[in-house]
Amino acid sequence: MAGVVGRLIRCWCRRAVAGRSRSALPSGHPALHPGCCSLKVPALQLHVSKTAMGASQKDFENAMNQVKLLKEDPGNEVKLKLYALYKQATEGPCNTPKPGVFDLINKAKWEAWNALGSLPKETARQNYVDLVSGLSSSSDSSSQAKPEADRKQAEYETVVMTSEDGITKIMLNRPAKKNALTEQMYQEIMLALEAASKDDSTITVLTGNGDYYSSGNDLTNFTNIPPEGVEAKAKNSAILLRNFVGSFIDFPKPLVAVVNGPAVGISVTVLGLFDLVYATDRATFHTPFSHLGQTPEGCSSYTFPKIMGPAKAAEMLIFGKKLTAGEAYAQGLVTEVFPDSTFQKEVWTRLKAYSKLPQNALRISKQIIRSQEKEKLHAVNAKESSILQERWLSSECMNAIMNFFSQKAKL
Ligand SMILES: CCCC/C=C/CC(=O)SCCNC(=O)CCNC(=O)[C@H](O)C(C)(C)COP(=O)(O)OP(=O)(O)OC[C@H]1O[C@@H](n2cnc3c(N)ncnc32)[C@H](O)[C@@H]1OP(=O)(O)O
Repeated sequence: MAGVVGRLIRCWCRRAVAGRSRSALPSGHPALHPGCCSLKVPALQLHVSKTAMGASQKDFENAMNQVKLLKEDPGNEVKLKLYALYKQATEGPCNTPKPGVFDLINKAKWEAWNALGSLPKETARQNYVDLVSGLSSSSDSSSQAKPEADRKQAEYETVVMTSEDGITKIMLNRPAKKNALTEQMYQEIMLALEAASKDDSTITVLTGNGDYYSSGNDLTNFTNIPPEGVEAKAKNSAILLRNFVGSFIDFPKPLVAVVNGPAVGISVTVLGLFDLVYATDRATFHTPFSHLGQTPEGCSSYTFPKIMGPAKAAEMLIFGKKLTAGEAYAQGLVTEVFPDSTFQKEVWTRLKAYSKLPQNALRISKQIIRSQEKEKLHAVNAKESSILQERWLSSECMNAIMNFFSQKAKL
């Protein structure tokens, strides 16, 4: 049936463009040129609120023009999504009777629009702009060489970002250094998250290459002191930390951690900002802040007591107790633990199924949950970052870092 509908949608698009069935398209709806996905967008009299939350009318119109420039047909599912978001943004919730069972193409269109429910016009407009932006960027990148089945979305040095099956995967790629996070890596992860938030994927995954998920902050970050001195270094690091954690707080799509091995420090604390945490039974979870003369970050001073209760949170964050995967699961930090032998296969089968769920429903559900305490999380992040700025100047912290490099002390 899907194949039939797919062929009909292609046919609808061609007929619509040829103008033979303008009636198949509501007035003002963009149409598709045959053979490619350029949309012929008639002059639109959009009466869209000027007080746009998110995308403005201009953004919306630009997005429609952008669709005309796409080099590849985005596929029927995406075209139906574009149609539905266009209708929701311009007319609001679906307001027409459901077409008859044999009127397949209009029924598919009606269902796509109706699935958006009471999504506000402004949100539909924003989602339309985001979807087109993702299509445009992947259309541009797809005009370059396609290296392999996975579409590499951008070239980074410390992470590998790929997108396939509705999933954008960001993989930490410094296995020789246990995926310790350098300043460049923080920046590249933020860039990758920004790109993932705008592409056409449904969910985003963060994982590690090699035997470690991540050993947390790269302690060499504290050794390259700029000419302005240690105070400036501490200040810049606090800004970097606040921006890095902020990108997890604000990430709009379902975010999944695939913890492929031991995790240390900030790679553990930001897990409280993910929507799912799947771990191999080889993983451990260690936040040795006091050992390092430091203090909690990643909003963990707020999220961990919420997740696991104040006593268990204190044992991790204050006293540095390392958890096994089973203990992290029992304390609510990990969603599910898998045997290492079947971890990747089980997790990716599960995630591919999740990525087929209605994209807007997933995204809106995530945003409803996160919106309850986004302001609180940003306030906690700011507080934790400013306290760490002071801690990094302390002798306790400097001694701990020197001990690590003098190989006196490993965690
Ligand atoms: C600006 C934002 C700041 C945000 C602040 C966040 C706070 C934190 O994240 S605190 C946590 C910091 N992390 C650590 O303290 C871990 C330090 N590493 C270790 O204790 C051990 O390496 C570890 C137990 C993780 C693994 O031990 P081994 O299995 O024995 O491996 P190696 O120690 O031989 O590691 C291989 C190689 O990688 C280097 N390495 C590992 N982790 C780090 C790290 N965090 N920073 C810098 N370098 C790291 C290690 O030195 C080895 O290097 P080579 O000797 O050159 O091979």
